[in-house]
Amino acid sequence: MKDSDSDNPAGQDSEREALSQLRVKIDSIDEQIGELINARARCAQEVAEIKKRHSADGEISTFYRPEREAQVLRRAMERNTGPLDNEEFARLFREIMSACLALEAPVKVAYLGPEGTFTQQAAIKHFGHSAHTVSLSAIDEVFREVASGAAHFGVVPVENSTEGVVTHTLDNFLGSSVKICGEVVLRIHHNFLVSDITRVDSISRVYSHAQSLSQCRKWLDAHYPRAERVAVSSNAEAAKRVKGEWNAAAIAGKMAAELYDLNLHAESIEDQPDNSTRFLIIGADEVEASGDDKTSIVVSTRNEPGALHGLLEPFHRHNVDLTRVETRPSLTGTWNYVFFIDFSGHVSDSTIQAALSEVSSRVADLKILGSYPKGVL
Ligand SMILES: O=C(O)C(=O)C[C@]1(C(=O)O)C=C[C@@H](O)C=C1
Repeated sequence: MKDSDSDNPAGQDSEREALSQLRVKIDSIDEQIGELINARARCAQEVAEIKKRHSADGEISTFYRPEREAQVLRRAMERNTGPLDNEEFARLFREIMSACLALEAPVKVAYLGPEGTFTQQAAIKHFGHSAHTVSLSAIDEVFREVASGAAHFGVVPVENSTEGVVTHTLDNFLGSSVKICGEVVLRIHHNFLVSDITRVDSISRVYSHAQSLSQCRKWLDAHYPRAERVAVSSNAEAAKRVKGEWNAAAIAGKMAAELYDLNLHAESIEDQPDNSTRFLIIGADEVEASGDDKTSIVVSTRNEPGALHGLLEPFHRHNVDLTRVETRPSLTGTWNYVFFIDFSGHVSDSTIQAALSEVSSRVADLKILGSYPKGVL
């Protein structure tokens, strides 16, 4: 108890009274929120009944509707008047929708594991905690699991703001029929994790994924210049190794710290404060327009002068906003290239259709990887 409180028992009583009145108010609001959440869940159940009547096969795509979810989240943010910030506010709706979808049909989401990685964090950010997430050990496996129908959706990293593109993910699209049905961007915060037995003044080894070690290079140079930096297969694997080693630390995210019961010795130690990673959600079906969408295509050009210009020119003329162009070697022949192109708009838009039909007449091959809502959260 603070001195000022013991000096002023009357003030203390009135504060206690104010506190208990506020708690009565919170209880009553909680009761209303609870009733409303369940009323919402009952609506979702009715939606599911209608969907079941109109779909012969009961495919997950009839239940999970990325375009509708994006609209609900965007509307929540537009409506928000604070004091909660937009992202926090939308996150609560994300979880409510996740629970409603689980009532309709449970979704199985495969992600590049192991458990505790940023990719799992991205999967949960996108689908909410009610989705059933399954960890797989390679990007190829995530693609295969989705293509075979063993998982409804997959989550794979595609680019990092400091390290660039994840080429393995792009290459997998060349030989696969899966569609992109969403994107999620995650701010990547690295933390310096130690175990209960770590002697922090004697740390001689720091484990992490090679990318994370390089993203925290300056911090390590300043704080642990002599510690050996050991690259391992994932940040979660790094966290796992620290358990039981008194002279080692790991660089990883908070999920890994929780999973392996490690302590956050230093938080957000990344050199670039706006370090973020973009992940793609892959699935079997196309997604309807949400009103603010992106499309990804992959194109192979004929090996002739001006091919790239010819490919990009129709986008420019139709005023289509290109958000990314990535070149990768084609898997079919030496010195042949394919271009991964992202742009704003949905394949159902007439301008996009006009631009794409011109592009396809100028290239050797064009494959639409998917149109999907721009990341909301
Ligand atoms: O609107 C729908 O189609 C629903 O199924 C409802 C709902 C929701 O809870 O709002 C649930 C799951 C879908 O992914 C989208 C939205």
